[in-house]
Amino acid sequence: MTEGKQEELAAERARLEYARDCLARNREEMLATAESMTARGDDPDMIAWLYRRAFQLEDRDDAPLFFGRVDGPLPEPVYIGRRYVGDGDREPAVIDWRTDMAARFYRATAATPMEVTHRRRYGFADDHEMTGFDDEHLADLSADAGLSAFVRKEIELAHYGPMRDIVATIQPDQDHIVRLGVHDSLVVQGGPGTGKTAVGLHRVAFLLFEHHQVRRQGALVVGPNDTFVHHISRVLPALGEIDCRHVSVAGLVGAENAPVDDPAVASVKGDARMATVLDRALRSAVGRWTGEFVIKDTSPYVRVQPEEIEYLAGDLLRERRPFGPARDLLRERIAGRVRRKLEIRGRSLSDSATRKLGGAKQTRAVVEAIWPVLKPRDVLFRLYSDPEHLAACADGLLDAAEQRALTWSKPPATAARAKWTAADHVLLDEVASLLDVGQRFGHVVLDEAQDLSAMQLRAVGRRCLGTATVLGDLAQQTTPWGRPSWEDVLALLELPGEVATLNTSYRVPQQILDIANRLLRVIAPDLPTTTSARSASDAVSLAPVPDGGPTEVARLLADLVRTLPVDKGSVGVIVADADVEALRGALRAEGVEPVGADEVDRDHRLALVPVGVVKGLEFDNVVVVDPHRVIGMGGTGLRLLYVALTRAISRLTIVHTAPLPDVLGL
Ligand SMILES: Nc1ncnc2c1ncn2[C@@H]1O[C@H](COP(=O)(O)OP(=O)(O)OP(=O)(O)O)[C@@H](O)[C@H]1O
Repeated sequence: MTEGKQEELAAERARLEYARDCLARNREEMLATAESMTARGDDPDMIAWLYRRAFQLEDRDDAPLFFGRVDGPLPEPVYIGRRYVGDGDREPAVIDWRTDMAARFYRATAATPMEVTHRRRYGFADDHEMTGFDDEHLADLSADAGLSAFVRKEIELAHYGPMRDIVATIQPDQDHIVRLGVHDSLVVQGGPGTGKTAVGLHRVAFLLFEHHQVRRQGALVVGPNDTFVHHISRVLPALGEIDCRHVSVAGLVGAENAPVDDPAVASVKGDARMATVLDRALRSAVGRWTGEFVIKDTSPYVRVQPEEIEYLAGDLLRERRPFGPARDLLRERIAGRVRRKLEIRGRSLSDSATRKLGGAKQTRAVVEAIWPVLKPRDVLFRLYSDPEHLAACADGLLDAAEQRALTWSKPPATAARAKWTAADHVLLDEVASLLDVGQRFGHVVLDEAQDLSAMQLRAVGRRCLGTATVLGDLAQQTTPWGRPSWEDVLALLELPGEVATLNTSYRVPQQILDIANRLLRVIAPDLPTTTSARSASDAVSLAPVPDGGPTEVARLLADLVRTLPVDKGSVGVIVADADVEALRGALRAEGVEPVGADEVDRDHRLALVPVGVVKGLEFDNVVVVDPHRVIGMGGTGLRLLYVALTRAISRLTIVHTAPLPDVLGL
């Protein structure tokens, strides 16, 4: 490093120190204000907000206070960080990456410099000590400059542990999506490693910052499974957003650890027609009043005819009121009816007398008799255990075979004893939503959306009060119930929206994509192939183990993990689900203890992952064992292989004990 650059580095380190001091002062001021407001007995909401802000302003040492700088738009350089830091004179020492000014850091190009003369990115050691910086002079930048060496290095850093934020290196195509408004929902379709997940998470952080409504109503992030949720769970907190709820699709409907149905049965349960079946089942629970209903507390007595009660109940059903609260409404409407009857006869009933009548024992008895208090499980229990009832509710919707698929051969004694499957929980959630309105969020991010059933999509959609960001790749669809198009997905979420596409992969080097794209032409010929921003001539290697078994494969893997330098990162060994246990045993015999995908660290670098749960995950080094076994897993085998091959950030090794499938073209 030249002397001049050394001096500049020292000045930048001093600037970082200064930003830290400013942050500490901002926080002290915030706390002092909160304390004096508490002493004065001011608005508790405001005080709580101040304490929360002060908490957010803690220098948590989890990330440097700024990561970039632009020169040009203002007389002084502008420093960009994960959050705003004021300098005490109401001027920013660091601006938040989500502001318009910061957008220039991400978007300025040689062709459109946006008044930026140069862009600086800082490098940091693990302890957040600034180690250097990288400058881009916009005037010198060629139009097809591609990824800067700095960004490339950042992507290729060894990955141990959960996903990191990419706030310092968001690329222009990604930034465009991050900052799109919330007028409509947005689907982001993109090939493997194009940054969909990262973009979705940064987008929700942006929306929480930019849109008061979203902040007030909160945000929800839904991922495919718990391993994935763990993988992404640090990104939003690192961006200062600590309140966003993360949940798996199963967790959303309380189906954690639930058994799974046979795919054919799950497909019926996940079909959109089930929504109508359930709706009919619930409505059919409303009975008829056949007895006498004479109010004797009034003068004259008032008789309400059974048809009138039926009419009032029918009205509530037609209005599609939530079934639970509709009960109370029915009592009120019966009382209102009595009042009108009296008025016709020239008498009156006060508001309080009408209310009293609605709550009277006699009115309650009528409502209880015709409008039952139901739990979701009661509704499903009856459908699954009473074929005649199911036939009535499914008439014209499900054929006989589909009805048989739903019917229990040995019904449990009671609904409480039933063992509900994962797909059942989605249906129970649907019934719960008909009974009453549940919690809803201002913005929902749904990842790997291509795999959700129609009923799962409905479950996500009804939690969305505003808009959603839907992320996925139709080529990576590996469930039999996944939807064929994004238009279909949006329709099931009941959200209007648009589709945006990401075409550049930042994770997967071109050499690996070349192989994956051969598969893509077979599994999704209509989708465009993905190109990579990175190329690495040593990215792919083949390791034939002719006629070998788990022992030989484990020996090879043990050698690989022992000789791989620690700075080359994690190793994900991806195998057909049925082969996991045999390989685990063989690895142990070789003295290697494999861990789960969410347990990888420097001391436990090798994760053994069934291909069925590897979606969305990534490793520096990926070893795919026996592609022919993955393909042999069934109808979606080729797609599973496509997912497996594209999990690598730096290197892919294909270990094969049998000849490689022709489709790989190797
Ligand atoms: N602009 C970027 N700067 C640094 N790293 C990036 C950038 N974009 C993506 N990455 C990294 O590339 C990897 C892939 O990103 P991500 O998981 O969001 O892609 P994806 O499109 O959801 O992939 P897939 O569909 O294969 O699961 C992540 O490690 C992410 O941090």
